[in-house]
Amino acid sequence: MATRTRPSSKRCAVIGGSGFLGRHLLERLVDRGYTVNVFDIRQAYELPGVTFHRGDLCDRQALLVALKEVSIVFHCASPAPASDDRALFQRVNIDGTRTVIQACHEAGVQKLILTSSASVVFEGTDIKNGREDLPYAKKPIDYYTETKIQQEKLVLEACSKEKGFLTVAIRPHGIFGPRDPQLVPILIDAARRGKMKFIIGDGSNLVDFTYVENVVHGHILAAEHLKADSPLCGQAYHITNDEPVRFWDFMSQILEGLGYSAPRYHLPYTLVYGIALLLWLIALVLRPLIRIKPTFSPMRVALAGTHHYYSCARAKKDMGYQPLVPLREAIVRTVESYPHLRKGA
Ligand SMILES: NC(=O)C1=CN([C@@H]2O[C@H](COP(=O)(O)OP(=O)(O)OC[C@H]3O[C@@H](n4cnc5c(N)ncnc54)[C@H](O)[C@@H]3O)[C@@H](O)[C@H]2O)C=CC1
Ligand SMILES: CC(C)CCC[C@@H](C)[C@H]1CC[C@H]2C3=C(CC[C@]12C)[C@@]1(C)CCC(=O)C[C@@H]1CC3
Repeated sequence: MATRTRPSSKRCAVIGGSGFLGRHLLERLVDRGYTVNVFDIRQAYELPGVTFHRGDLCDRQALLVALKEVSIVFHCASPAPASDDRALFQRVNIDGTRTVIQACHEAGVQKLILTSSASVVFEGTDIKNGREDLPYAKKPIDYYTETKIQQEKLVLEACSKEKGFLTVAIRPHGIFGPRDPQLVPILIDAARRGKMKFIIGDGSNLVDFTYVENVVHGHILAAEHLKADSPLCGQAYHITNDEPVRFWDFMSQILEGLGYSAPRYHLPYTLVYGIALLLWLIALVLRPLIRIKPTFSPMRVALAGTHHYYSCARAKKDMGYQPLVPLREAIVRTVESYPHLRKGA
């Protein structure tokens, strides 16, 4: 059991701090005068003023060391959605989150801010200006989403004013920006392999893509507004750029910004989804023999061919959230940050 010294309200821990969002978050926290402990299974960099603790969040003892004298914990660790590994998602996102909550109790942590996902309500069909009161997806589109739902429920149910342990969940959508290992690299990889010639559907579907600095801003506001008498306790909040954009326009701007051609030819959504589902089933059957990862998974096709954008009115009202970086500027900064992915580089 960790010794319970009174934690400083400016001492926090970022679980998953070696990752894309986690690192941006802790850089901002350091700027704002917080003392930060990072807890992650890997150490990706070094930063003055930041103490690294390498460990698996399923290991309570290892966590307790990193949470000593910490008052705020940001939990933004998860296996990558593309790993599609059910057992891993269950172990890290569900069992591991239980362990995080338990360790927070033992260490005397006062606030837990979870990075959830707006996808917890997404079932592969249109969502337009979705609010936080939409029901959780009954048929989540993949294991990642299935376990993010359970994870969010665990964290929000753990909120207890009586115990002095307050929790809140931030639901970002389509995070992008410098150092993102997913969106831009996967898109450019597909383009380099000649797979970005087609638009799935008529191309009019609107989607939220959220610049990482805005997501960070939402997390810090949530931590600073989370108090026993605030409406944030035990609630979920969408954090977006508040500028829904056509999915294919956004992809085209990134592609053209990096010197690639934008997709031009249209394919019917149901046809592409059907093929993606078939390939996914084949990959599942062949998994014991060979591991195949189709670029167009059913999840990606659903995300690319439907409307899914969310209202962040609740975050504006309860914590004064406003995106700091507009979409146009965010795309410019992102494109400039990937010189190595430029065509011909
Ligand atoms: N990238 C996106 O578009 C979105 C991400 N999210 C959520 O945001 C959070 C952060 O995502 P990203 O920064 O994009 O992912 P990332 O993959 O860059 O970072 C995740 C970090 O978690 C760490 N991690 C994984 N398993 C761990 C374990 N067992 N113990 C300790 N650390 C572990 C990884 O090493 C990695 O550094 C995740 O919870 C994700 O579900 C939510 C909505 C959208
Ligand atoms: C090959 C192309 C059709 C698509 C390339 C871009 C995609 C890799 C991304 C487009 C929307 C993104 C997205 C996520 C990951 C990357 C994309 C699929 C998430 C699944 C990440 C985790 C979440 O919580 C939800 C995100 C929704 C959007």
